[in-house]
Parts: sequence; structure tokens; C-alpha cells
Amino acid sequence: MTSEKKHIAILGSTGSIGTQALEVISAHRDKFEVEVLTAGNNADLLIQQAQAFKPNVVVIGNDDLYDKVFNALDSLDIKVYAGAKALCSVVQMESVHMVLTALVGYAGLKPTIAAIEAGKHIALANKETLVVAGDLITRLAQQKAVNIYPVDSEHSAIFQCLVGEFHNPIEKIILTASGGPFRGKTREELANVTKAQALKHPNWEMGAKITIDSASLMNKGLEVIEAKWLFGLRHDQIEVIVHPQSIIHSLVQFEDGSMKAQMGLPDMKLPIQYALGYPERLKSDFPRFNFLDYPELTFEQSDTKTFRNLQLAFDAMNKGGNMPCILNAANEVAVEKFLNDEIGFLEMSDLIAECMQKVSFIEKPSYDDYVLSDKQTRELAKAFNI
Ligand SMILES: NC(=O)C1=CN([C@@H]2O[C@H](COP(=O)(O)OP(=O)(O)OC[C@H]3O[C@@H](n4cnc5c(N)ncnc54)[C@H](OP(=O)(O)O)[C@@H]3O)[C@@H](O)[C@H]2O)C=CC1
Ligand SMILES: CC(=O)[C@@H](O)[C@H](O)COP(=O)(O)O
Ligand SMILES: [Mn+2]
Repeated sequence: MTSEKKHIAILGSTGSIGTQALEVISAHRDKFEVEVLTAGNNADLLIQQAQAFKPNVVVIGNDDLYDKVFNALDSLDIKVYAGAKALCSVVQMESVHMVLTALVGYAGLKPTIAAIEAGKHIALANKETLVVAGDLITRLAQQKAVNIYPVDSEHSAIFQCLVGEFHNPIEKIILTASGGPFRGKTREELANVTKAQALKHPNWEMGAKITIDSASLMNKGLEVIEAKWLFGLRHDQIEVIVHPQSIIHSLVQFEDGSMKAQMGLPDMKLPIQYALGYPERLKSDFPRFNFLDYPELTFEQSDTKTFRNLQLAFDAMNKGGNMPCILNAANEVAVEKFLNDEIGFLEMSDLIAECMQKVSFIEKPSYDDYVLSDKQTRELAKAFNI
């Protein structure tokens, strides 16, 4: 190990982002060292990853799987921990330089705070962290001189457009949305769509939760809030446009009217690599985009009446305080219920709207307020009946 290598902790190494991050690291073993790997339940994959990458530490979220992981890695010099608390301590280890937050959902919040408190730079995939507590996270990162590098493809695109432009004011940003598998459908048509249909994203292969969010356009709503905090924007500076080919990953318009866009084939390895390697652009053999394969790049207005979740996310951002936290918790429960066939596609928005009306609003929430709002919302959302 040389000291110039970046030592990375990957939270959620067994997921879609986590496994792709390991592919990126495999291709650049001279640049990166894997310090920490963590999984929730997928002990088998975690063991395989640990055998291949020889991290210092692994964490398995599910305590019941500790013995299995420990026994499998016993002969290697790898420490094994279990449980949610361990995530917060391992990210603070002195040997960790950067933490890739690739957990899904609210579970990412606490370890991200722990990492920032310890001064670790963040490669942020877990957008829910900024949705829930963007004010707290960005303030803390500033205090601790921590950089947050976006991994989300749209935010990476904007970040890439902003390199060399940090002193030039932004007029607005435009986040592109694929429109998901149900683009163009009416509410009548959406009433009976199945989870199998919703899980078929037209352009990206991702974890189940974000794939459902893309189908409902909640993903774009979460990304609007994520962009507000990452780039310090006013609400009227953030627009969404549907771009079904997902080739233009997002755009920035500057005050002179000039627009910069970042383009490429839909492949998360590129934004992951950019975040891990920043400020370097590392060489890659990712398939290259060819204009002649895409003679038409098209754009449409987003339909917030049919896809109410996007409007609900704008409403939550405009209201501020703990409302985005309520939106997020309600959405996590709604997605789980939809995936368990307990509610239909359109009822996800009904559930979220009900929680936004009923959970107590807090204008200036503390961390404890976020924890309580998340808990109260989940309780209400779980009891939601159609
Ligand atoms: N996938 C993508 O292309 C993109 C993802 N993102 C964002 O990145 C994040 C990760 O998404 P994605 O990789 O798709 O998700 P996945 O569901 O594929 O992976 C989630 C990872 O987190 C682990 N995990 C989940 N819950 C817990 C928990 N409570 N405690 C500990 N570990 C847990 C899982 O472990 P295990 O599987 O072992 O149980 C898995 O390693 C999300 O916030 C998503 O919005 C953003 C842009 C693109
Ligand atoms: C790859 C990525 O960043 C996802 O967040 C993607 O944007 C989802 O596609 P949608 O545009 O359909 O939400
Ligand atoms: Mn995205």
C-alpha cells in the first residue's frame, strides 16, 4: 500500500452502486485501496468481496449473520463487526480517506454524519441523506471542511459542468428524467400496473427502491431536493425535463445564457469513478457514446398531475423544515408496501400526501427532530389503509 492511494470505505458494497464501485476500484488498484466493506443481509457476497479485496474491516448489518461472516474470514486478517452502530464507528477509522455512501434510504443518514464528523470526504450516492437532513449535513460538512462529491448521475453531471466555473453564478440547472417505464401513461392506466412492470427501468439497472422511485418520478423529486443542498440553489433555479434516452445527464445554465451539459451512455460506473477519482479523470474502457446510434435526443415536459410524487417532493422542498424528512419516510414505506403488493401504484402518492398532512411540522428541526419525524411518519404510513 502506498500513501498516495485513496483508502475507501464502501457502505452498501453488495448493492448496485457498491458492486459497480468495486468494478471501478478493480480497474484502478494503483489508485484505490478498499478499507471497509459493508452489507445488510447478503453475507455470501460480502464474504466473496472481502476475499477478493482484503479490506481491513467488514460489517454485516444483520447481527444474526455475524458468525457466518466471521468464520468465513477467520483465516484472513480482516476484522468483522455486525449491526448498525458498527457502521458509524468504522467510517471514523483513521485509515479511511473517503466514504462512499451506497446504502439505500434513511439508514444512510447516521453513518454519513459520523463520517463527516470524523472529517472524511464523502462520495454520496445515498440521496435520501440530503433529502432528510440537507441543512444539517451541508452545515456540518462546511464546519469540518469535508467535500461531498455527488455520485448520482444527474448531480455528477452538474458537478462536472461546474468544474472551472465555481465563481460564475448559476442561473438555473435542469435535471433530466427518463420518465421511467410508465412515461406517457394516464392515471387510469397506472391504476393497475404491477411491480414487475415498475421494476423494468428503460435505461438503468438499479436497486429495487430507486427503480420504483424512478417509475413514480419520486426519484426526480428526491433529486431536486438533493440538488438544492449540493449546489446551494434557490428553488426557482431547479427545473426538471423528461429526456427518455438518458444521454444528457443534466445541464447548467450560466448568467450569460450559455448552457453546459454532460453526456454519455447511461452507466453509473462513470459518475462513481469521477467521484472517487476527483479531481482526476481516470482512464476507462466504458462503452463510448456515438451520436449516430442516437439520431434523436428528445425532451418533454414532466407530468406532475399524473405523477403526483414529483409535485409532492416540490411541495415538501417549498415547505422546508422536516417536510422532506416526512416525504422520504412516507415514500420508503409506500415503496415497501407496493413491493409487497399491499397497495397499488397510485396509492403510494395518497399515502405520502396523508403523512405530509398529518405528521407535526417542525420549521427548524434538530437531528433528534428528524429521528422522531421519521419514526412518527413510518408509524402512520404503516397503518395507512386504502
Ligand atoms: N443504483 C443506482 O444506479 C443508483 C443509486 N443511487 C442511490 O444509491 C443508493 C444505493 O442504491 P442501490 O445501490 O441501487 O441500492 P441497492 O438496494 O442495490 O443496495 C443497497 C445496499 O445497502 C445495503 N443496505 C440496505 N439497507 C441496509 C441497512 N439497513 N443496513 C445496512 N446495509 C443496508 C444493502 O445490503 P444487502 O444487499 O447486503 O442487504 C446493499 O449493499 C440509494 O440511495 C440510491 O438512491 C443513486 C443513483 C443511481
Ligand atoms: C442512474 C441515476 O442517477 C438514477 O437516479 C436515474 O436518474 C434514474 O432514472 P430516472 O431519470 O428515471 O429517475
Ligand atoms: Mn439519478
